[in-house]
Amino acid sequence: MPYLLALDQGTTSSRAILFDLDGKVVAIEQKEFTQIYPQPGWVEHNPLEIWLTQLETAQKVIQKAQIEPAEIAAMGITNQRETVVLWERATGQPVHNAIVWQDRRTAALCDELRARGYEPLFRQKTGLLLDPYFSATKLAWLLDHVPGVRERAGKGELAFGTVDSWLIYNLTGGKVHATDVSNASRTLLFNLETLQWDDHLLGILGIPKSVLPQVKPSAAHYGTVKAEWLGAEIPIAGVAGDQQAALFGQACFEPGMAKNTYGTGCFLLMNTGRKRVESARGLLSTVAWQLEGRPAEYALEGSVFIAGAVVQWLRDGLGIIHNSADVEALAATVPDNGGVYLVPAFVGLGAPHWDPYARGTIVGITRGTTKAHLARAALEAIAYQSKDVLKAMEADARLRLAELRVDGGASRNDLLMQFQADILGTPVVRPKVTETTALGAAYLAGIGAGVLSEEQIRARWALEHRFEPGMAEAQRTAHYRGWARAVERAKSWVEP
Ligand SMILES: Nc1ncnc2c1ncn2[C@@H]1O[C@H](COP(=O)(O)OP(=O)(O)O)[C@@H](O)[C@H]1O
Ligand SMILES: O=P(O)(O)OC[C@H](O)CO
Repeated sequence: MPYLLALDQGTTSSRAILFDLDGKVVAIEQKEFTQIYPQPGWVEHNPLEIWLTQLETAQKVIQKAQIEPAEIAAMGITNQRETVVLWERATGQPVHNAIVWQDRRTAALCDELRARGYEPLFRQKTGLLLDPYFSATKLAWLLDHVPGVRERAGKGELAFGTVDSWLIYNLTGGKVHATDVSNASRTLLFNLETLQWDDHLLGILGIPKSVLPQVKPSAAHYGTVKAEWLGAEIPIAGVAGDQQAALFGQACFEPGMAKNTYGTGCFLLMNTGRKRVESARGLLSTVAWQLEGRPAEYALEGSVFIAGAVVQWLRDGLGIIHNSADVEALAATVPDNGGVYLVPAFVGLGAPHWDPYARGTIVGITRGTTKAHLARAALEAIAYQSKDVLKAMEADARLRLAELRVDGGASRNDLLMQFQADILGTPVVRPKVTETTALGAAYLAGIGAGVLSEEQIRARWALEHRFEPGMAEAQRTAHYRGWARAVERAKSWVEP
C-alpha cells in the first residue's frame, strides 16, 4: 500500500510524518530549531535551519519506517503561516533571517497605513486587517532596511515566499517558486475574490510583483522532490497553511464546522463554504483551501498568538514545571484559579482585540497565591482566549456551534479541554489523531495525487474523547467577567 509523507514546518519545530492511506501514523520525526529574539517584540528564524531540519526529519522518517522512498505516493507540505523569507533566486541564499509571524517590528508601519485610511481597503480585498502579524509589512520592512535589497528585488533577482514556498524551492532544487491559495491569503497582498496578487495593494506597499511566487490550488501538482534529497522523485501534491490544513485534517468540510488547534498559539477556524463571511468583530476571512478544478472554499478565523507558549513560559521562563505536560498535574492541585488571571499578551493580542501594544499581565495575586494558581491561570487563559474568539465567530456567522473539534499539542491536556467545554458551554471533541495539521497536508496530497477522495477522508475521522460542559451558567459568567477585566488591564501597555 502506498504512503503519504507530510512535512509540518511549525513555529518551534520541523516535523515529518508518514501516513498510510487510511490516515494512520506510520512514523514521526521531529526536530526543534533556534528561536532568535534580536530585540523585544522581534522574532526571527534562520531559513537554512528551517530547511535543513525539515530535510533531516523527512530523511529520518523514511529510514525509521523502513519503507522504500518510491512507495511514497505524494508529499504534502504544511507550515507556520505569514512568516517571510526572502532569498536570491540564483543561489537560494536568504538575504536575511526569516521574520516570524509573531514579530511586531512593523506595528508603526501598520499604524501609519491605518492613519492614511487604508484599513477598509485591505480588509475588503484580503479579509485581513492591518496588523504586523501578516506578511506584507514584514516584506516591506526587508525591502526598506536590508541594504541593496530593494534594488535587487526590482531587477528580479530575489524571491519572496512564506515557508511553504521556501521549502518547495529547496525540495525541487530551485526549480519551483510557488505557494498555495491558503498561504497566499495570509500575506495581506492576495485578493480573496480574484484569487490573484492585488496590484493596488502591492503599489501601496511598494512591493515589486517580480518577487512573488506563483499561486496554485492547495491540492495540485507542484513539482517533484529532487531525487538526491529523499531517494526518489516524490511528487509534491498538497500544500496549505497549517491551520487550514488542520481544518482539512479534521474533515470540517461543511459550512459551520469548526476546529481549534492548541499549539504555540490557538487558531479557531470555521468553514464558511464557497462564500467569505465578513467579520464585524475582529475575525479574519481567509481561504480554507482549493482543490484543483474546483472553486476555493473559505473560513472565518480567530488567531490567538500565545496558547501552548504560555506553558513553555512556565517551564523555561519561570521554571515551575519541568515538561509542558506537568502543568496539568500542578494545576489540578488547586480547585480553581484563586482569583488569579494571567493574560499572556507576550506579543500583543490577536483576535478579536488586535492590540500590538498589549503585554502580558497577571492580576489578582494575593499572599495565598501559589505556583499552582499560576499554572491554572495559564491554562484557563488558553480557554478564555478561545472563548473570546468563538463568541465573536458565532455572532458573525449567526449560529451556535454544535461542537468544537480540537487538536494540537495542548489538546492532550484533559483539564484544559474540560475547562474549555465548561467555559464555552459547548461540547469539545478530540479525535484519535491529534496530528491533524500533518494529516490534513497528507490528505491534500492524497487528493492532489488522485489516491484519496473527500468521502474517504470524512469517513476516517474518529472520536477519542468528548468533553461535555458541566459548569453552571452563573459561574461561567462570573469567571468570564474576571477574564474580560484582566484583558482590559493588559491592553495598550507598550507606548508606541
Ligand atoms: N499537556 C500539555 N498541556 C499544556 N500544553 C501543552 C501540553 N503538551 C504540549 N503543550 C504545549 O503545546 C505546544 C506544542 O504543541 P504543537 O502542536 O506541537 O505546537 P506547534 O505546532 O505550534 O509547535 C507547546 O507550546 C507546549 O507547551
Ligand atoms: O506553527 P504553529 O502551529 O504555531 O502555527 C502558526 C500559525 O500558522 C501562525 O499563523
